[in-house]
Amino acid sequence: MKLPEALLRSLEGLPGYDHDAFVQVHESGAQVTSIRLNPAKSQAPGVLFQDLRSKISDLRSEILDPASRIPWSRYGYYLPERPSFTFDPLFHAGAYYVQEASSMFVEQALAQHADLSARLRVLDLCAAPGGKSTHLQSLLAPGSLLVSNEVIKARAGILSENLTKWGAGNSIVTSNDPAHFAKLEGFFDVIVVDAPCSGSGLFRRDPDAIAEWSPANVQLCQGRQQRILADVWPALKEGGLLVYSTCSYSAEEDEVILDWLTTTFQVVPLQLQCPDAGIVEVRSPEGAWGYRFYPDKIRGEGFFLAAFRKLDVAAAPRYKPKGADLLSAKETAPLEKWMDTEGLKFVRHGSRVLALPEDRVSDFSILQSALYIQQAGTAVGEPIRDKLVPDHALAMSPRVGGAVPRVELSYPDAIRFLQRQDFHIDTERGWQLVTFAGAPLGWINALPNRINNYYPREWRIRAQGPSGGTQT
Ligand SMILES: C[S@@+](CC[C@H](N)C(=O)[O-])C[C@H]1O[C@@H](n2cnc3c(N)ncnc32)[C@H](O)[C@@H]1O
Repeated sequence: MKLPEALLRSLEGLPGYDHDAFVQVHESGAQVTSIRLNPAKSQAPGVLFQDLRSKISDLRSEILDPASRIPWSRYGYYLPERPSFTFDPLFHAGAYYVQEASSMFVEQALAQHADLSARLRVLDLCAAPGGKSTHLQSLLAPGSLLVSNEVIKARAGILSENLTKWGAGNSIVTSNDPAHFAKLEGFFDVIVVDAPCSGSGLFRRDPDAIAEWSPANVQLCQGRQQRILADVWPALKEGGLLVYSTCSYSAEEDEVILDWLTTTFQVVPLQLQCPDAGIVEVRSPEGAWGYRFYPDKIRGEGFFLAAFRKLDVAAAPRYKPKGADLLSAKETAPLEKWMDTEGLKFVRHGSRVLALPEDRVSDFSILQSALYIQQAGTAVGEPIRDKLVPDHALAMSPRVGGAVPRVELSYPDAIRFLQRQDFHIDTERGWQLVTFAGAPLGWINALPNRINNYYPREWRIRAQGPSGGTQT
């Protein structure tokens, strides 16, 4: 692997940069694999991985070793090697997310500087594919709202998919330009900007990206980062928390941005306690704190993060809520056999019914007036006369009803289900939730002579397993 000379030269003298160790760790080709568990779906890692271990040989018992925990995340674990996630049904069930370890440091900014026991409104502005969003969702108190935004429409789909699998019923996915958030003055308690960047932090994992790096692109990214921050700034409330991060080593996208923020807006830079001595704390010339991750110093890839408290007084809100089309109590009653409806309100959105936390319906109305909403709450399904065609999101929700009929699948049948193939099992007729190791995978409708597979076509496993889809 040949790192760009101009990059190496530009890093000389930066805090924590050690040229030889940095080059060596890139040349070694060593890879780090890590996952983050979904606390809504796996109460304890032991439960999840005991099940996994008995069913799949890929994930080894070392997972429960304390040394496999990521020091800066409650739910993060290193894996001894990279298993075939595609052929693990629990991956598709949203029991865990495969995520680069360093980026889980976002948890420390929230744990140390936001009140996670309060019901917060949080915006993840640059959210696809959803690593930070699924993480934030696990950290927030019930009743909080997470808005996950991705401006590039083609990438918003994978974001929705990952949040649906995560069972995130308090999240709204939008696909808007950062400037569209300006109308929502003072709306959010926390804004996370995981900015598009020149990406040098991921070179070890993705050497092909090296060819796209150039000093000119670093400059271009810097301009874009400033624009994004300036555009979204009004939407943060006074006293709110801004978290800024990149996967670039370049000071132009890191410390220089912190100084620009510090001199452009009224902010208090926030210091973080670091749970690992390998994380490098930096202080920018204007006094902002930043945290650098180098792969030769910690087990993870290159990453940079900083946090600020906003002091500017937010202007008066300019939004006008659009009324939501709520279901009546009579229309809601039949849904009780499908899900735990406590504390939820049901809204018609096109042909589907969405479940939203009741205190968040007015937020939904406000957001609808300002933004393009791609997905909101939990899609329950499509009511057809007095029946419901359940949505896949309902199967993925931790609120799916305990009395809904369930059928546990063998490993080969679980893979066939996820490939959207036909399979045969003896079961009662009607809608059934199919599970693997107890975790719901989706819906089947058992008819007298066949089983209809309702796994979403666009999410199906396309690859054949190492033994024709029947890996055991
Ligand atoms: C570093 S990635 C985000 C990764 C994501 N936060 C995660 O943890 O999975 C940056 C994202 O910003 C989006 N993006 C690109 N240009 C943008 C712009 N001008 N404004 C806002 N977001 C942009 C990219 O499409 C990309 O999804």
